[in-house]
Amino acid sequence: MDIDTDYERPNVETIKCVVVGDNAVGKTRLICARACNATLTQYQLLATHVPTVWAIDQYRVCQEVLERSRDVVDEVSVSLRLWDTFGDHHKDRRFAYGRSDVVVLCFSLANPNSLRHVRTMWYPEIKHFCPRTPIILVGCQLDLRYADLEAVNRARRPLAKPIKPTDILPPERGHEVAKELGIPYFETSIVAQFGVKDVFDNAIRSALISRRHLQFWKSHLKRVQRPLLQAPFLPPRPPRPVVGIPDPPPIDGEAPDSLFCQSLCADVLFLLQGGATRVFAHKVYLATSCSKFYDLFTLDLLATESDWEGEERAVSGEEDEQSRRGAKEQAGRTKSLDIDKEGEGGARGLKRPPILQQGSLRTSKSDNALPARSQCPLGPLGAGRGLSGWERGFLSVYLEHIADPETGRLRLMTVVSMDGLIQEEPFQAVLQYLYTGSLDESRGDLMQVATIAELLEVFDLRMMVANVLNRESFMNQEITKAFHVRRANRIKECLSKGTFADVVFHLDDGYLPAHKPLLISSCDWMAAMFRGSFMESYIEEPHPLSFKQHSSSPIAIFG
Ligand SMILES: Nc1nc2c(ncn2[C@@H]2O[C@H](COP(=O)(O)OP(=O)(O)OP(=O)(O)O)[C@@H](O)[C@H]2O)c(=O)[nH]1
Repeated sequence: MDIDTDYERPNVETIKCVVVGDNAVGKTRLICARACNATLTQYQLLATHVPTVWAIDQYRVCQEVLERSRDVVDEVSVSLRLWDTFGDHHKDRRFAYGRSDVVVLCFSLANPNSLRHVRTMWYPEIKHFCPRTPIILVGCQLDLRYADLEAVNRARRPLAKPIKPTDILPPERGHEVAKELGIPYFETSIVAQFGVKDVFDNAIRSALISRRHLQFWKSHLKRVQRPLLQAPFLPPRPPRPVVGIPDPPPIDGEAPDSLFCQSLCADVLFLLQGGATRVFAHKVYLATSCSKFYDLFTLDLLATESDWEGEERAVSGEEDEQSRRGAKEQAGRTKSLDIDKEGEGGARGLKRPPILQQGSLRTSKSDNALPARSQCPLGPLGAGRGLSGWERGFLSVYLEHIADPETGRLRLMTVVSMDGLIQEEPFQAVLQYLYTGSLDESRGDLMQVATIAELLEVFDLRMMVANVLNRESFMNQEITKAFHVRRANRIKECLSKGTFADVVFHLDDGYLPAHKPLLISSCDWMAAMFRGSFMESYIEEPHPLSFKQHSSSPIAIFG
């Protein structure tokens, strides 16, 4: 079958559809999509534009194109002849407009100028050459409205002008112009294969309605509808959001090591040398490896003076008994420590900064008196007490909001002020033992470490030092093993009672108190949650005066 026979077939309406619009708005691609069923790869579409005109001769030479020109719209058989044109404003398109049945006027949805030219140039030109021909307005390249423009621009480089987000036209802009000109409006995308049929079916309808006015005797045109509204475009699904859980910083060595002397989730601050040195720590590690710290952190800082005195009497009774036992226990070891006393601090006659020596700190017994509550440092929150009569080495304890050095946020901490003679480095060595159960045996200040260990009644550590000095370090492994067993049991006890809990998990069937330092040092997920940017890492703690065990700790809610 050739082109002429279509014209001769009864009841087949041949429609000449002229496609016009600015350069590179997508006219040829739109025509090819309809006439040749051309589908293009993203690469072909993004390739630099070469001005083209689709040849009308295709209907004569290509059987497939001719077949595809035939269609049935509203029960009317039609043969659609598409005429491509140059986008160049100055070229003469008179030959194309002649005897046209409908004009498809295109602009690009990524090019506001092309829409402006619809009003200023194309519409007047069409009205000049074919005043009675119906017009359809088409916004091409709809996919660019939802595309990743950076990726598109990268692919179109270097010759094409980059598309800016502000270039993308919303549907309202096209509708406004169409309304103003009194013509139907459609949007298309060749990439998304959207709207091609809508455009040409409705172009055919416009042409047939216009023809029905002139050829009123053609009864088969009766059922032709006016152009229909286009169904909205369903944008492609956005890519799944990338949920980035920050990687916790690598944990070096044994788990509690990673928190040793770190301020992350710290709840105790030790002030050494009159506050010149600050050391952060975690109650749960200290209290489960040292009963002195357990006693300290379970003191009621809000107790009245009379409560306090009664408590103190009870404590001193117990203390007498303990010191008698302790003295016995240590008798065997004290000798070994004394042997080396000279070697450590024994450079007689040399002027040295005051350092801690055994017996250089006041004892509770020698002071034999507690300061009046009014004289004690209660801290800015009014919750605290003096400790100079409580135990050697300690001056005071109180609650205060301290700026977390990691986050800068204020956190409620227990501040423990230590005797000025306690030096930072040996004190840290003792804390390290309380976190890890191990001792750096090559330290030069082992005697000071032993003295602080004795002060804090960490007799195992004192024994470790003695073993090193007696060249019996091999025995220390057993001490470390026993340390871990003992601490594991105490941690279990704290977990079951919720002692020192600083977070509460709200579960379906109740609340579960827990300890951030323990969670962080044994689970990467918990570490990410409490040290990262999640809200759990900075939920504000309530007023300190309502602070009782875990009842007022921040709550982590798990759904
Ligand atoms: N993303 C996208 N690009 C398109 C679409 N249609 C056309 N293009 C691209 O737009 C550029 C111009 O397309 P053409 O169809 O050649 O434009 P034209 O209006 O015929 O241009 P002239 O021949 O110069 O008048 C080409 O690089 C096409 O690949 C579309 O629907 N989506």
